[in-house]
Amino acid sequence: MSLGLRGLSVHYGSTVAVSEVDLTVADGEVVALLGPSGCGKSTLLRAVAGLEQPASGVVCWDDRDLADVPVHRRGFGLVFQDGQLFPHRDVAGNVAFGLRMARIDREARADRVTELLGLIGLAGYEARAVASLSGGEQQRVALARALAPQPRLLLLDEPLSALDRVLREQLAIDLAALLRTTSTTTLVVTHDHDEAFTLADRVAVMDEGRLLQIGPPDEVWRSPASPAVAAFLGCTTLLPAEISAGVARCTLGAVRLPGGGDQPAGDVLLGLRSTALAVDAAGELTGTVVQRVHRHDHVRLLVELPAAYRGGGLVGADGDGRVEAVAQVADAPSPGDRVRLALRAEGVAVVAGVSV
Ligand SMILES: Nc1ncnc2c1ncn2[C@@H]1O[C@H](COP(=O)(O)OP(=O)(O)OP(=O)(O)O)[C@@H](O)[C@H]1O
Repeated sequence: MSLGLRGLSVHYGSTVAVSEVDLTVADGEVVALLGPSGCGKSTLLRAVAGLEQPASGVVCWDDRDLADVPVHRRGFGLVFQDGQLFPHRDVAGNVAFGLRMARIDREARADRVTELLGLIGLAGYEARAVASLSGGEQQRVALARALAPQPRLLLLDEPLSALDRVLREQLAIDLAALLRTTSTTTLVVTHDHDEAFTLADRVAVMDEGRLLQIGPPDEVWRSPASPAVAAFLGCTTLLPAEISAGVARCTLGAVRLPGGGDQPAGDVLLGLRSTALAVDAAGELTGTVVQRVHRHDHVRLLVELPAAYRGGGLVGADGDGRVEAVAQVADAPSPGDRVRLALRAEGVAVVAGVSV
C-alpha cells in the first residue's frame, strides 16, 4: 500500500517542470512537498493523480506502474486550494458524491456522511447549502468529500492557502489529526514551512523540479542538506563554525546545538534564521539597535555590530555588519540602545554535507 515515484520527469514543451524525482510514500504516511513557487510541486502531484503524463520515469502503486490507469481508476482523492464544491448540492450531497459514484447504498452513505462530518467538526451540517459556509468550513467539506470513499492515497494541493493565517494554522492542526485518525496515506503540496512541518511525517524540499532533501521535519529543519535548502527554510545568514563537544562556535558567539552530543566535531556551515540571535544580558556580542518592529508575540530588531564585523561577507548577505535579532515584547530595546546578543539553538541550523 505505498506510492513510488522512480526517476519521474514531467516536461511542458521545453520547460522541465519535474526532473528525475525518486520518492516513496509509505502506507499511512503523510509526506509534504515543500518548495518555492514554480518549483514543480503541483506538476508532480498532478502526475501522481494521472493528470499529467511523465516524460520519463514511472508512478507506481505497490510497485505496479500506473501509466495505463486513468485518473478515475487510481483510487486517489484530490483536494485543491479552492475545494471546488458542487454549488447546487448541500453539504451531505457533496460529501456523499464519491459514495454515490461507488454505488454505496443510501443508508450506508448517510452513516458515512454523519461520521465524516463528525470527524471534520461539522456535525449536523448535512442540509446546509455550501454557499452559506465560511471558507474554512468549505475546505473541511472538500476534505470530507475526498476522504469519504476511503481513497488509498489523498493528494492535497495547497489545501489551506486560500484561508487567513489564524484559520490556516488551526485547520493545519485539525487536518494533521484527521489524517492520523483515518491513517490516510497523503501527499500534500505547500509552499508554507509551518504547514508542511505541522502536517508531515516527512518533508520533501523541491527546487527547480528536483528533490533536494527528504526527511523528518526536525531533521530537515535542523540539518538542511545544502545552502539552497537552508536559504529556503529561512536561514538568512550562513557562517563558518566549529563544533566541539556539541557546541558550535562562530564569529557571532557560541551555541549548544540540540542533540549536541550527536554532532560530530569539526568545521561546518551554520545557518542562522532571523530568530537565531536574541537580546540576552549574558550575550557575548554587543551592538546598537537601528530598527524595531513589533510582531505578534515578540519584537524583531535590526542591530548594528561593531566595525570589526563589517565586510568580509561574514555577517548577512551583504556584509553590512547588521544582524536580525529578537527581543521579548515586555523589555524590548529602542533604536539607539546598546544591547547584548546571544545565539539561540532554535534559530540555528547546521548545513549538512558542507565542509568549510
Ligand atoms: N500547463 C502548463 N503549461 C506550461 N508550463 C507549465 C504548466 N503548468 C506549469 N508549468 C510550468 O512548470 C513549472 C512548474 O510549475 P508548478 O505549477 O508545478 O510549480 P509549483 O511549485 O506548484 O508552483 P506554485 O506553488 O506557484 O503553484 C513552472 O515553470 C510553470 O511555469
